[in-house]
Amino acid sequence: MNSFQQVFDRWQTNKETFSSKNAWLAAEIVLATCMVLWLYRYVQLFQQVRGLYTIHSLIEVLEAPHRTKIPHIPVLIPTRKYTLQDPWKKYKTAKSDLIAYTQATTPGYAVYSISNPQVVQKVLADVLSFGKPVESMGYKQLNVFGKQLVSTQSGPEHRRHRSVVKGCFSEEVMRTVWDRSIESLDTMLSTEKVEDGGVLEHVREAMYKLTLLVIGAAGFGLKFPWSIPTTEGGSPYDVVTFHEALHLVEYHLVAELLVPVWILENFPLPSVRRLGNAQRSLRHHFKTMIATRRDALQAEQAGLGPQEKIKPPSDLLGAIVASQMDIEAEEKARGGKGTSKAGLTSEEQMGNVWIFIFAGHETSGQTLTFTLGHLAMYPEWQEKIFQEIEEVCQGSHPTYRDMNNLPSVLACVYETLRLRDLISLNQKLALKDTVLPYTTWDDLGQITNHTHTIKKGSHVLVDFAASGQNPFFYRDPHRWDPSRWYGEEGNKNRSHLFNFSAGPRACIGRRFAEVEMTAILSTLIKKVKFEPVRQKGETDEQMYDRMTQGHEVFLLTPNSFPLKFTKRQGA
Ligand code: HEM
Repeated sequence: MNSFQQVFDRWQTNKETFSSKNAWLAAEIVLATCMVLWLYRYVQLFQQVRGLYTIHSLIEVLEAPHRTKIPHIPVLIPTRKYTLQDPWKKYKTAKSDLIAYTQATTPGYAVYSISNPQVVQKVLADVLSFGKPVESMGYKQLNVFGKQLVSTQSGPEHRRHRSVVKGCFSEEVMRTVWDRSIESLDTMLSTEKVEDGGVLEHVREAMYKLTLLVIGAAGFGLKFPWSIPTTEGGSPYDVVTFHEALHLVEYHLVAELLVPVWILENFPLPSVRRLGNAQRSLRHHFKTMIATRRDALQAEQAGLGPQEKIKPPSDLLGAIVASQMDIEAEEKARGGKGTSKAGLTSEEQMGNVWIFIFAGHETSGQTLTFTLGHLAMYPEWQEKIFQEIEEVCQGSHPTYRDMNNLPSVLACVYETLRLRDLISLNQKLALKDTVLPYTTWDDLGQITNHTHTIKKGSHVLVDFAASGQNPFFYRDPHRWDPSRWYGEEGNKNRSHLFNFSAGPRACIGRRFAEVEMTAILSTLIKKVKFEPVRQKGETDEQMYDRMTQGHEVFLLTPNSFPLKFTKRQGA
């Protein structure tokens, strides 16, 4: 019996050793296969970008929303080579307007960036060849409240979302945008007590609030207060007010978008728990807004005859909610069968409410701040705008009807966007193999034209910022000079103005932003002159940088600075 037991035990030990050896062997084979596959794909990637100036990196840098936090590790992660502070620098080094990037962590596809305005135009127009990499982190993170227009794929999905809101940008609505912008500016001047002159301390924060007031009033029928009260404490069960929740989510956007809400809500630090609370609260507020608007629309419909339909709402919230009601009515008429291809789901409604509030004020708030910073450093342009207003409005305040006769305001805005593009890079996905033209040049500036085949699945970064500073298209490109937006030169430059993107995926809010910014800047300049407030011991150059530079957060964000206002005579 004993000897039988011994034989059995030895067999058992051998079996275990044998099976654990086998497990190791299997793991080694899997690992080796993965390595070979990775190497094979990586070599293929190198072949794809052959002939182009290429920047190699161990990990994804250029497309990462947190790129400014990634450390520079020479050779392995050359973060500094990607800097957006001087967007043209890398193309200047490459002597090429097309650059390739390989990333060891994503050997499956090559990344390219383009900075030739003519090629940019071609890529933006061709949605059959270039879609959106909607699965990338950059776009996915915007879906924090649900899928929305910006992150839809080009084609039927994009058209479905866009058709819901396209009626909200009519001329009639633009007149409202102008009026709400003036009212909001007046609120800012009186609450900050600078209408008769004085110092507006935090211009960037003031511009964010101002543009939030405008999109809130013009798009959502919301009246935000200028002073945002804060509720103390960090209980995850408190519902903070709408504007406070929005304020918190926006000011901590990267954390809100990258860290799941349940982690935020259960984090040991109360300040972090508060961010989770804000996101949950915002969701609650969006739901309430949608439900309240729906009740109002349903009540309106109930007051009409059976064959009558309510007028399509022209505000964004109304349009988003009504689209869902139309679908339900359509499905009811069909006996509740089938799913409609139009309208938005409940999640998509929330996603779109969020994106229109977010994209509808961050972008113009930042652009206004950058423009005010530049105008403070170039008082002659404030004077030019003022003289234009005096000539056109004959001493009165500008109105929406005057907008087309005040070209200097938008010239200053376009020039600021050209040098300080907040979006900077626009990601595209090659949907098929496509040939891209590009140019290289030698030390004497002699240009040679080439083409390169971009393989299906590659990412193409449309470098709006570098394209706006391409010296082959813009004279003295680093100089802030709004005069380049007049006459023939202006027409040519306007055809290459990509800061609002172009083609079918162009910014739907461009006119909204232009009307809002013209109303605010022209009315402000009619009332006051403004100048920078010099810090102790600061040189002219340091002050210029402080007033006009920004840093990259999620978007290129301007520095915050104070402005000294002096009331104009008779204003
Ligand atoms: C200075 C102000 C603005 C700038 C520079 C700007 C820029 C842009 C850019 C570059 C895009 C393309 C993004 C992409 O393809 O991923 C875009 C799209 C978009 N923008 Fe704006 N924008 C501004 C103001 C606004 C405003 C005021 C609104 C809303 C009222 C808005 C709403 C949107 C939406 C919804 C899209 C997605 C459009 C689509 O894909 O069909 N934007 N914007």
